[in-house]
Amino acid sequence: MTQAPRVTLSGGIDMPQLGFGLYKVPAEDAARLAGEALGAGYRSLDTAAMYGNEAGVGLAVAEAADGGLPREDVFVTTKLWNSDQGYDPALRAFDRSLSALGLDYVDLYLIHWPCPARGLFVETYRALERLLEDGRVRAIGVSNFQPEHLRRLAAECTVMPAVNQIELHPWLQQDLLKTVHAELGIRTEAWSPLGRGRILRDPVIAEIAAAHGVSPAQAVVRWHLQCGHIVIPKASSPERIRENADVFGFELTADDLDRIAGLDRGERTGSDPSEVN
Ligand SMILES: NC(=O)C1=CN([C@@H]2O[C@H](COP(=O)(O)OP(=O)(O)OC[C@H]3O[C@@H](n4cnc5c(N)ncnc54)[C@H](OP(=O)(O)O)[C@@H]3O)[C@@H](O)[C@H]2O)C=CC1
Ligand SMILES: O=C(O)C(=O)[C@@H](O)[C@H](O)C(=O)CO
Repeated sequence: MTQAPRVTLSGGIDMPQLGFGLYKVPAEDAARLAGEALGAGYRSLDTAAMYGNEAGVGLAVAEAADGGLPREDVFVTTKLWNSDQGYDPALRAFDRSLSALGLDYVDLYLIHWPCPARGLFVETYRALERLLEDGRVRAIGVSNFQPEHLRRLAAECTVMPAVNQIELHPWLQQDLLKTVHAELGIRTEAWSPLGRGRILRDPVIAEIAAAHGVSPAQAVVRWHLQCGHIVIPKASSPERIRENADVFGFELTADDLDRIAGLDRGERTGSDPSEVN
């Protein structure tokens, strides 16, 4: 594939705009599929302590390094799980993730969910600031944070999150959050960018894809890129992994973008952040 464009995060770190997501990739398959993704040209891998597959991701990075792809050319994201919130628990959780990954540093470390009922996300975020200061992570950010959570970090912390990773796809376009991100200098990263596969059956997406001679998944990944989102589709076969990254030979028209804008119906395919604690 043509290498994905890179976006510059608020701290000055570059991140590939397209990455490979590993939610629900079994631990025993993670090294192989992450390795397929790197072989197909992806340069960003998205895992989490909760996915139970950090070790496989780290192995793929190490094997790629042995094969000539330097560690510093691969962008690794992992996430702190909800039960590890709090300042000291967060530092310990990071040590465990780093050790599972077998890496010296992580490129991007995220708080997985705000868990407002726990009341710990601000102090947890301060632990991430400490990791950044200590050079153990290159960038820090959050996931599933709502405007009120982001505004608390803006008021009470020193470093703004570089990204907020949120559910985002044509059926859930998140205009309000994207406006708040733009105001606060936070990059929008789309999780479940294919709506867990469901969007691919939308007739408007199918029509747009057919008009460009591409698959529905390719049309949706392309839509994310043209909207400026960081996008991390997951797939379980080498063919789909390659297909989802083969999105640089066509461009959606202004009319395509208008039609996809009309698909927003506020529909989640994953959990609602206000209900996760
Ligand atoms: N921060 C957070 O809270 C969350 C983060 N994430 C991150 O976002 C990533 C992506 O989201 P995810 O929920 O996995 O869902 P996606 O929206 O990426 O969709 C994945 C689904 O689409 C299918 N699919 C992928 N490519 C194709 C294709 N070309 N043609 C047909 N079907 C296809 C996959 O099938 P198959 O696997 O069978 O190939 C799978 O069922 C996660 O893996 C994770 O890294 C996800 C959820 C929450
Ligand atoms: O994949 C993740 O990172 C998640 O946290 C989720 O998948 C989450 O548990 C969910 O949305 C389940 O529907």
